Amino acid sequence: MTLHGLKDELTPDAGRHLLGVVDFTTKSREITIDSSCPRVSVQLATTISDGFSEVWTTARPVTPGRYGEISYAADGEFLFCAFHLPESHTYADATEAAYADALALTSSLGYRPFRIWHYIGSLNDLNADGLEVYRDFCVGRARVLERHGITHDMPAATVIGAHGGGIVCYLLAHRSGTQVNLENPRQVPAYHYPRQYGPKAPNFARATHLATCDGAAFVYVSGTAGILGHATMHEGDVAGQCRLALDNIAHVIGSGNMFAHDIGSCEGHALTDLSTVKIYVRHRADIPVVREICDAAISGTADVAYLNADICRSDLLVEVEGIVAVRPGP
Ligand SMILES: C=C(O[C@@H]1C=C(C(=O)O)C=C[C@H]1O)C(=O)O
Repeated sequence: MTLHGLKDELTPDAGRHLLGVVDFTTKSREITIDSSCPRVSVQLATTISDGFSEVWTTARPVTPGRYGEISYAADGEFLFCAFHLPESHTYADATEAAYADALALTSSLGYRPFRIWHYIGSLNDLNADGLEVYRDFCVGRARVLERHGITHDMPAATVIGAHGGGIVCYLLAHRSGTQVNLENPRQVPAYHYPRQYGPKAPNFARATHLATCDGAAFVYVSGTAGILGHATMHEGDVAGQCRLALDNIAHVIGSGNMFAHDIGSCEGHALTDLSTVKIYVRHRADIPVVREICDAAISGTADVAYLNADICRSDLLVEVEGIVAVRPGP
């Protein structure tokens, strides 16, 4: 995956094929699907020049398709799929239905999800029933997962506020890789969060390690914030939360955690190994301080994007996600 400046037409490098494109833009658009792959837009840029595209490519030819409201493309080993739910007074029912379709699509084609992103308008506002929109979304997600008997061992995920309404969700799935979902011993697994954070706990892992059939390996790190146990730390202190979020990631990808999860080589990684990073900052004015801390911790050659966005708890000021390319693929 790479981050590019926004362009109408994207041409993959020689020998590569587009699997999915996500534009971070100033306007939300419906998902399009042309002869190559789905193109998704997330309203999260403040100016056109802030915008960028997250581009997923593969070495194999890709076949695009539609399944109900879901757009997808697959290459026989990897699948990218996406859906958009329109702005609504409540989201639990629509989330449940769309997630059920996404799970039906992936399992009927023989793929297993390993990384999921959700961008949700008015994330911290109350819905028509007085429930926070994020918690409302979690209810819908939990219902469908419970029906499928999935109460833990979900892949890495991100839920972040979008500037426009509705929900945009996209995910990646694989067919024959070896997937290990990782927790962080310093944090309560999200699916065990107590009820004070909402009627249904969120369901995601802190990271997912994927070793692919062609010898590549990646760690996909979930959106990570300044949380220890289940509690938000450093309230009101964006620098403290940012340092803790980075520290949490360092623990998740470090050798101790790889060993604890019995990952083949037990090879550990450091923050400087992150090759692609998205950093979400609640208050635009805090971006410079967050940038200073992250620039000092992350490699200067990493692709890094800063986005001004709401985060799933109103006391969280910053969140960081990223990818470690342990062994980049062919
Ligand atoms: C920041 C946290 O959670 C956020 C919410 C997620 C979800 O609900 O899927 C996933 C990662 C983060 O974007 C956290 O609870 O640590």
